[in-house]
Amino acid sequence: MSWTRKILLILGFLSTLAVIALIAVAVTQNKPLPKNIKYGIVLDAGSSHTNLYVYEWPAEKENDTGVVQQVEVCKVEGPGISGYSHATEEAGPSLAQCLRQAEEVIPSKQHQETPVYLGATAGMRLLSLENKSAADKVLSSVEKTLRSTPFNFQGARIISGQEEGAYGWITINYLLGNFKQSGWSKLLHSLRSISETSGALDLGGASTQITFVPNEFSSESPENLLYFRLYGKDYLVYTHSFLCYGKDQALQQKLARDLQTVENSSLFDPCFHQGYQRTINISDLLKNPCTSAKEKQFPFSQLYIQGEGDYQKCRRSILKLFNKTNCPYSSCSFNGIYLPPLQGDFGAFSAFYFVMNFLNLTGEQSPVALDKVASTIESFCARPWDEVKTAYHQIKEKYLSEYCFSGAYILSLLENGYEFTEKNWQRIHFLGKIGSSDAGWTLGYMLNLTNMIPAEEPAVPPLSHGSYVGLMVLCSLVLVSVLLFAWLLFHKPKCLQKGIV
Ligand SMILES: Nc1ncnc2c1ncn2[C@@H]1O[C@H](COP(=O)(O)OP(=O)(O)O)[C@@H](O)[C@H]1O
Ligand SMILES: [Ca+2]
Repeated sequence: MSWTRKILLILGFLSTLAVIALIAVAVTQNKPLPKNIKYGIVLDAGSSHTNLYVYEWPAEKENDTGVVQQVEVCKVEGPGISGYSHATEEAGPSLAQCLRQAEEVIPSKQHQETPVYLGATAGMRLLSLENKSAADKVLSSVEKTLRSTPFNFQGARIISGQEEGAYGWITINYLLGNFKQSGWSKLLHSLRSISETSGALDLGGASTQITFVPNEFSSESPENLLYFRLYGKDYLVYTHSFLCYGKDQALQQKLARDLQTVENSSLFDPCFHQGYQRTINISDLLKNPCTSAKEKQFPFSQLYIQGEGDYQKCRRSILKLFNKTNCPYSSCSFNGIYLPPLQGDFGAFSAFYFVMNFLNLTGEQSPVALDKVASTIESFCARPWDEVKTAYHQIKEKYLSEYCFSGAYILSLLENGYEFTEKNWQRIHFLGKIGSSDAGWTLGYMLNLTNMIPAEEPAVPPLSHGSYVGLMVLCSLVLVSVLLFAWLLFHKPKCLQKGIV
């Protein structure tokens, strides 16, 4: 065998070896690693009830946007924690069952490192105004229970209305992917100059929040403005939380107002269906801070409510809850609260969604026009209670009896309170979930407390690890082939020359 032939063979052998080695490296390097999942728990202690949420995310990607998702929700039995003001020590134990459920969802070896947060909203804000010591005892009770779990207790507190608004806004924009785009979608978005966020509308039982990025920045009312820097971008956000304007407290306010006008203990209420009756305790109605300013002395202790099912009259009576007479700013919503001009799309969740979803008005296929929405609620209110109860026997009577009021209240709040019009009504999207996660403040709260939304865009290498290794292999293959080809071309080994000639 000639020397050149030998060298050629050795070279061929070495190149094959190199290619095999490169492929082996590429394969082993890209073998999916066992997934390292992290968990977090947030309890949303609302005025009507408490929900426990379990979130999960891949440990190595925790600073990327959109990777955290809800894996479990558990509805705590019984009332919200503010409902335990007369049995404060029972507030904590009421959460036990949902906490056990979380222990089953999260692998036990990760219990210790899983943070658990509890945030209480407007029900507890009201209780703390009414009876501070009872509110403190309720919080101590829930803290005691949460500390006794295997999880990493991170605090139980009443969050402010501002925080509630801000975290709801962060949640929906995080889930909608509005904070950061990567790769092609980033390029596409920058070309079309879309870097908009969506506003957030949250309706609870005791408070309601409106949060959005206004078009023009004004410093008229600094307490309504928040500044965020997220993933390398600045956001100036307007937010306001109206205490006592959640749908349950709004109804209490309306009833307390109507009570002032009755001559005897009967009240005809246009916001309930015809044939519906309810008896309420006057002292209960007037004891909370949302109604306590009203006259308290009545010659009767109970109020007998009878439904009339008259939508137009109901709207007129709700309208009185919004005081539009004085505005110390360039523009207001109601009760002299600053509201900049509405801007962009809005995601409306919590009770906005529950009520509109019941009435089939979320417009999932195509947005429903405002006049159609109003006429649907009007005809629903006009249905007699007997008929409604039979048609929806599976729905809790408490919810069912109030969908007429709630529908009318939602339209009043949006149309009269915030001044949405026929035109920008179409920009309101009623959302229950985004992907697998519920729209609400809890996810934003956890993202913030675990520092999972960095102020600056994380410095990421332009190529993923897989693409990098793949590219290296490809380049090496090309290089080896070019070298081999060049060597063959210039040295023309005899064995080949023979074949050619
Ligand atoms: N399926 C449903 N249908 C109608 N209303 C609902 C439904 N589920 C929850 N709600 C209402 O949504 C509201 C949730 O408010 P919540 O979060 O408890 O209070 P807040 O946020 O004011 O502290 C309550 O008024 C509750 O009655
Ligand atoms: Ca809520």
